This record gives sequence, C-alpha cells and structure tokens, in this order.
Amino acid sequence: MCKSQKQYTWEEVAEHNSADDLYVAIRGKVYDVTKFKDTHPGGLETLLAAGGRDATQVFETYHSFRVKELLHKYEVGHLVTNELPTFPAPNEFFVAVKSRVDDYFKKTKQNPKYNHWMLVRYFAIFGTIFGSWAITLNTDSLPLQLLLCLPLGLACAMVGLMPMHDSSHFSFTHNPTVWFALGATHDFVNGASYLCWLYQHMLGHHPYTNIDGADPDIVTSENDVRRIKTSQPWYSFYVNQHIYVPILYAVLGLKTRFQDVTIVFGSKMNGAIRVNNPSPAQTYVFWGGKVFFALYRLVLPLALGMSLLRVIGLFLLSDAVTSYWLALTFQANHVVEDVAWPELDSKGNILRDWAEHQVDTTQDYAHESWFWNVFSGALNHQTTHHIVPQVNQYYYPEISPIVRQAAKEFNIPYHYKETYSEAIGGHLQHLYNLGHKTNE
Ligand code: HEM
Repeated sequence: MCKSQKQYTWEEVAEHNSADDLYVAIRGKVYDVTKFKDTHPGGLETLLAAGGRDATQVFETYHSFRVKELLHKYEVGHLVTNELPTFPAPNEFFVAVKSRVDDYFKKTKQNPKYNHWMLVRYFAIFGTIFGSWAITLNTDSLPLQLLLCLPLGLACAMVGLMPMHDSSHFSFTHNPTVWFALGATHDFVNGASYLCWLYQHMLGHHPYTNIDGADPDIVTSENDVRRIKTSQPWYSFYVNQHIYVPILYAVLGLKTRFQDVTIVFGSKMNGAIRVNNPSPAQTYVFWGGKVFFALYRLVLPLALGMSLLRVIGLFLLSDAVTSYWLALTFQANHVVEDVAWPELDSKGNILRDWAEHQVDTTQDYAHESWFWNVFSGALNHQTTHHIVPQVNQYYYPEISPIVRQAAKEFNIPYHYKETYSEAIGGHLQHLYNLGHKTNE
C-alpha cells in the first residue's frame, strides 16, 4: 500500500455518494468518478446507485476484466475498513466462464443484450394487463372479473420478472435510457418502487447471496414470522411455518408497496444496503408510479361505478396472484435446503471465490422446460443469471450448459432439480427443517 495516498474508512467513502461528489471503492482502492459519471457507458444512474460504497462485486460482474485497467486515473486512495463482507480476487473459474460466454456470443454473432423475442414478450405482458383490465372495467359479470384476475395478476408478476428484472441488470439493449424506462414500468404498472428493488437486488442480493447480515433477501428480525437462517432464534410457532408461510406470501405485494416508501425516504437502508438520495427523475418515477397505480387500479373503477367491495376484492385477488408467482419463483432458487449458507471468517469476510459462491448458493430447475424458461423469467437458470446477469434472460437456456460444464470442470457443487415441484419442495423442506429446531 502506498503510504502517501489517503486512507479512507468505509464511512468516509460513504459521504461521497452524490452526483457532484461521487466515489466508489474497488478491490481496496478508492476512485473519484465525479467527472467520469456523465460519460460512463453504463449510465449515470448506475454509478449514482453504486456511489459511496465498495462496488467491487458489481464492477467485476458488469465489465470485462480489461476495464479495470482504466481505473488508475480516478484513484484517490485506499479503503482501509469494510462495511460488508469482501471476497478474494476472481479465480480461474469466473475468468473461464466469462470468456467462454463471450466467445459463445462472438461465435453465434448474437447480441447478448438484445433479441426480438424479448420485445414480443414485453408487448404480450403489457397487452395482457391492458386487455384484462379493460374487460374487467367494462363488464358487470363477477365470475368473468374474478377469472381475469389470473391473467392480470400473472402479467403483473411478469413485469417484475422481465422488463423490471432485465432493467436492474442492464440486460436489454446497451442504452441506459431504455433501462430507466423498463424499470419505471414496475412503478407505474405495479405501484412498487424499481429503485428500491435495484438496491435490494443488484447491489444487495447478487453481490452477497445468502450471506447473513448482508443479503437483503434473507433479512429477518428477531421476531420474524419465518425462520430461514439458523442464526434466528427459534419459537415454537415455527413448527408450522412450512404451512402458514406459503399462505402469507399472498400479501407480499401489499407489504412491498408500503415498505419501499420507508426504505427510500425514511430509513434509507434496504436491509444492510444503504440507499442513496434519489435523483429528481427517480423521485418523479417513485411518486408518479404510486399515484398512477392508485388511480388506475382503485380510483378509476370506483369512478366507473364499481362497488368499493368489488374494487378491493378484485385488487386483493389479482395482487395475491402476482405475489404468489413472484414469491414462489424467487424462493425456489436460494431459500432451499440443498444450497450453501456461507459463514464469514473471523474478519467478517468470505474466503471463497465470489463466482463459486454464487454457484453453491443457488438452485436451478427444469432447464429443458419451455414453460419455466419463459414464465419464471428464466430464473430456472438462476446460476447462469447470477454469474452473467448482464446477459439477457432470453439466452440463458443457450448458455446454461456452458456454466454447468465449467462448474463440473472446477468441481463446484451445482444444485439442480429436474422439476419445479422438486425445487419448491426444497423451499418447503427448508422451512420445515428450520421450523423444527431438532433438524438443524
Ligand atoms: C470506476 C468505476 C467505473 C468505470 C471506470 C467504468 C467503466 C466502464 C466502461 C469503460 C464501460 C464500457 C465497456 C464495458 O462494457 O465493459 C462500462 C460499461 C458498463 N458499466 Fe461501468 N464503470 C465503472 C463503474 C461501474 C459500476 C459501479 C457499475 C455498476 C453496476 C457499472 C456498470 C456498467 C454497465 C452495466 C455497463 C455496460 C453498458 C452496456 O451494456 O453497454 N459500471 N463501464
């Protein structure tokens, strides 16, 4: 370490988290990217979110390794303390998988961030939402309205699994404006904040998968309704959690829509991930989305003469469909019995390579199924998604064999179930095991 350079604690780096004063830390060095942010090919909003923190994992994920050579001109010092766990430098497995995937796209002359069929899927999703909602508003038939809650709820979940998810990994086109617009669909169509998701998912869950105290997807409080980590205290009511927790997933959407307000404008923490002040554009989308959602889903049907009871009933039913679909696809990938739940070393870090960690903390399923390739947002190829999230989901079925083969060559456990029911069974089994303390 060069003694003449300034040494920064993570708290000092955290102070530089705004557009006119923006630092990031990567592999123990601190960089001032304030001037660079406007010309960053990955967009301004991306750097603003990563600002003021150790961005090592996202930096190494979203760039080719040669981009590291550009960093020295922004260097201002060294990072001497860590806020969250760190990983060792990428090993041969990560380097091999990245270069094999790159070679595949060169060889097949395909753009990893674009395919016409994704556009068709996006249009089908928004068409289904518009169509089923328009019919709901124009009929008095309660059975038909109840039936339409199914396509409506499913299509709203698909907004989360396709445009919004693609946006949060910059995986549809190379255009930051397109990413911003796709992310905003979640705000306007689902009434839930894309920005909040970006911090939770791109900056939290992906870099720190299944790490207690860092991954916001497994954040639990002392008195949580579910016990998914051995570090949580055990209460007798957990004995039945494999039965009641899946029922509670129906209200996940409702919870999320209120929680995001407190996270982005209140605590400014999404689990262990600090949330930077939103830009004016992000603030407009946040509140504009909430207002638009309330208008089209609640105020409009009331104004058209639908009874309050029916408005609320249809809302809760379609929202339960959305919540179930999202919860049951997400939970089948990580909160399952077979995968690793890594422990930190005495300094609070992970000693294993990050990409290996990703493979071992993830469960895939039903790779050959067209239905799951489309309707889970290709999350049945979750391992591939975690290693190369910048590649569009359309291509996961094509490149999954590359990732799986590399894992085999490097002797990394690859968790795979033939069917979705086996995969979600792993989630229920995990709930059962942790609900019965003796099974730990
Ligand atoms: C010091 C910090 C950074 C520098 C010097 C930098 C530099 C670059 C460069 C040169 C590119 C174009 C080449 C390539 O795509 O491999 C790029 C693209 C990109 N960067 Fe960064 N970057 C930085 C930080 C970040 C961070 C923290 C993220 C966070 C997630 C990020 C996300 C992206 C994305 C998504 C692209 C791809 C754009 C596309 O698809 O066309 N960058 N960056």
